[in-house]
This record gives sequence, C-alpha cells and structure tokens, in this order.
Amino acid sequence: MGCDEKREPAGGRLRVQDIPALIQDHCRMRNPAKVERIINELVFGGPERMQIVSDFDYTITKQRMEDGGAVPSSFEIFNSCQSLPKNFKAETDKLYHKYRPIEIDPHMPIAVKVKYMIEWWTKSGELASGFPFDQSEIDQIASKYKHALRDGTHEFFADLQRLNIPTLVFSAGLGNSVVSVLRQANVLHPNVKVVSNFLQFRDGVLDGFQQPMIHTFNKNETVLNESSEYYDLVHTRDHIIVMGDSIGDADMASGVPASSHIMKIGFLFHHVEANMEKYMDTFDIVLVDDQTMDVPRTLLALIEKQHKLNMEAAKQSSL
Ligand SMILES: Nc1ccn([C@@H]2O[C@H](COP(=O)(O)O)[C@@H](O)[C@H]2O)c(=O)n1
Ligand SMILES: [Mg+2]
Repeated sequence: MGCDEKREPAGGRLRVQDIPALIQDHCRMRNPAKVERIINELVFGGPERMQIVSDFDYTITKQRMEDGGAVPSSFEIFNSCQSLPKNFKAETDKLYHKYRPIEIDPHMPIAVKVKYMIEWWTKSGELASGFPFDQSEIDQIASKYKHALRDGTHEFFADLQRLNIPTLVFSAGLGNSVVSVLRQANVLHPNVKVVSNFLQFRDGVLDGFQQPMIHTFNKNETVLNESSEYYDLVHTRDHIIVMGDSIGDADMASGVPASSHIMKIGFLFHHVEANMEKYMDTFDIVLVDDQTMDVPRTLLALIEKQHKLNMEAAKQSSL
C-alpha cells in the first residue's frame, strides 16, 4: 500500500493538504473542501461500506505508454483478430475515424453525441455478424496488452481483494477482450465483476453483441440489470469510488441512493485545456496525464489505515 499520508491531523480528521498524492500539480479539484469531506466519510465508513466502479479502456489501461507505443481499446483487440472477414479491419477503422473524434469532441453536447454513439455501436455489431469466431484469438492478442494496465493496477486490485471490496468494471468496450486482459494480467479476482458488451453467438456463428447495448454515454443504471449483483450491492455498499476517462463515466453509479458518498476520479488526457472546465465540473478529482493508480491507491490506504486503528482499538477495549 502507498504511504502518502504525511501525518495524521489532530482529532483524526484528514485534510487534503496533508495527502501528497492530492497536492501534485496534475491533480486538480474544483472543490477541495468537498473532496476532503468525502475522503473523511469514506475513511470513517471503512472497507465494509466501500465499492469501486471503474471504466476499463483508458482507465484501467493506460492512456499512453512510456515508449510511445499505442494502447488498443478492447474493441481494437477484437478487430485485430486474423480470422475476421477480409474487409472487417478496414470497415471498423473507417467507423473509428468517423466516430471517435465525435466521442471526444470537447464542444459537442452529450445529447447530440448519443445518436452517433448508437450508430457506431450498431454498425460495429452488424459487422461482427455472420462468421465463426474463436475466443482464443482474442486471448492471444490480449496477452500482448496485459502490461498496458496503469502502474499500480496489480497492487490496487490486490488491495481490493484483500479488503473484500466489490469492484465493478463497467465498460462500453468489448467484454470478451476486457475479461481476457484482466484474467491474463491476474487481476480478475473473485470480487471483480465485468459488465460490458459481450459477443453473441447463434448456431456457432457470431451474431453481433448481447443486449443491452452499452455505449460511452449510457453507462448508468439504465443498462445495469435490476437482477444483477450490482443492484444488491448498492444498498449496503454506499461508499463508492467511481473512476473513468470519459465524461459519461461519471454517471456509472447514478442509480445509488442519494445518501451515498461518491468520489469521482477522472483521468483527463485528450484536449486537456478544452476539456478541463467540464471535467472539473463533473469529477471531484481530475488527474491530467496520470498513467498510475496512485490516487485511488492512496484513498484505499487511508481507509485501510483507519480500519486497522479501529480494529486495534476494539481489541484493546475487549481485553
Ligand atoms: N466500435 C467501437 C466502439 C467503441 N470503441 C471505443 O471503446 C471505448 C469504450 O470502452 P470503455 O471501457 O472506455 O467504456 C470507447 O472509448 C471507444 O472509443 C471502439 O474502439 N470501437
Ligand atoms: Mg474509457
């Protein structure tokens, strides 16, 4: 675990200015007092009330590699498979170059983007239809990218497992690739659940994606099945860290009760200047070109430290 707390303030209340990970230049907050309030709620609530909801592409994976190498999205991993029809790669690349700029356009309102995102995911599903396909192809390509996870991801997921904190990976990408990367990187622990777009097969032939379609801007309770484990969790796990790289990711825990305490962490990389205001309004903490899990790990370390103190105090008082 990290050791980011400089000292424990008198009275046990934590202050943002005493947490080095939060006072770095690239760590921005619109409202530090609100961040401080949420941190103290999360810390005093302890791991038993915590859950994590995280995006996958460019949140669990890096936004850039140190050597300049590209990090493919979960869809791109699928698109690179050798057995796909001849025109598949060219057609999906065409879609990417049309719709990706719309997805990350800092000026277009989300309400306008939604229609384009539905088009993108629909056309991708149509292209992924009518031919046989074997999951082992995704596994082969995903094995090359298991090292593209943010620095500290293994430690973060190990901490979450040790503290028994349910972790939802909520991705508008391709679930088959997401699961494959997480599994091969050894972070798909039993406390981790993936909700995403999974390939659908009919009579041994690929038939697009399973429903409901999850795109960049509907990652909220509308696509989380009421019967899913997530719905059961929110009533007991009302302290939540939400992490994402897209503005739409901030709504991933929007179905939880109003009394919940949610810390929203946004990883900003594209069009930093143009996006800054919107990200600051949307996320509690905005991390600019940060390719690590340092900030979420620091929050967990603070929660665990207080938890250990509470356990120790309870042990002493029972003697
Ligand atoms: N056909 C598509 C559709 C989407 N993408 C990218 O996938 C990303 C979504 O995944 P998250 O884990 O971040 O929710 C999204 O950013 C799109 O750019 C794609 O590559 N191909
Ligand atoms: Mg993403």
